[in-house]
Amino acid sequence: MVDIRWFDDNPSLAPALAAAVADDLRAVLQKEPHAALAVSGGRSPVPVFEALRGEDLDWARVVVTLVDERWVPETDPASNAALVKTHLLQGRAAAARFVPLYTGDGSAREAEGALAAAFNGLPLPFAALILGMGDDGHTASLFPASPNLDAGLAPGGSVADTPPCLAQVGAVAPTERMSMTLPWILHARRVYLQFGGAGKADVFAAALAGPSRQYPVSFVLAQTQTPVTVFAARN
Ligand SMILES: O=C(O)[C@H](O)[C@@H](O)[C@H](O)[C@H](O)COP(=O)(O)O
Repeated sequence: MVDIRWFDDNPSLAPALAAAVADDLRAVLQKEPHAALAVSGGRSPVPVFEALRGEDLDWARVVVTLVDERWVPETDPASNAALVKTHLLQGRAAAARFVPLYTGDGSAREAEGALAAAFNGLPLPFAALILGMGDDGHTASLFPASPNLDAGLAPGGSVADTPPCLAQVGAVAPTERMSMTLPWILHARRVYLQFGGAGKADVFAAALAGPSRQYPVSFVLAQTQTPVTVFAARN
């Protein structure tokens, strides 16, 4: 069941999404020693990160990681790790532990094993996981054009028999990507999908119609294992 919350624009959406994620983190921290948060890159999350970092919670007990990464070092402007460190891990949130996806290995594929070990050390399931959506219906780095999209979608896979992250090569220029796989994206107490603009609203409507490799995000929307809340901005 997908819960959809509409907003006029991203600036009005961001504080509401940040508050919801903060509540999820607090709820886990009331019962567990640590809580894990996984976030996406791109432009949309920036105001959410800037609202979330000001939330009053025990950030020292929070572990933050990425849903996907461009295979570049943090010095590269395309780096999602740099985006998170710049806009989220500041102020109160600077106390959180960050687990990057980029390992410095020559290729994302070489790093899959190391990331499997890193993810198995996270306080799972994720308290919250934030996804974005591209104009082509991709989410994380699960692109319609990904040569190994099927492996990323792991049909019938569970976290027990699916790597947490798989390299997505040749999916989108210019860089190789590393992406969480669908079973691990769903290994969360709640998944949030954030997008904005009329064009993406049409893509979202098409993806909501049912699971299709044409719109990888549709597999998140179609499943019934994990609650999904959509934060959508009309403009
Ligand atoms: O690394 C990335 O780029 C993201 O993880 C990607 O999946 C993003 O969420 C969408 O492309 C939407 O990006 P925008 O928010 O910039 O539209």
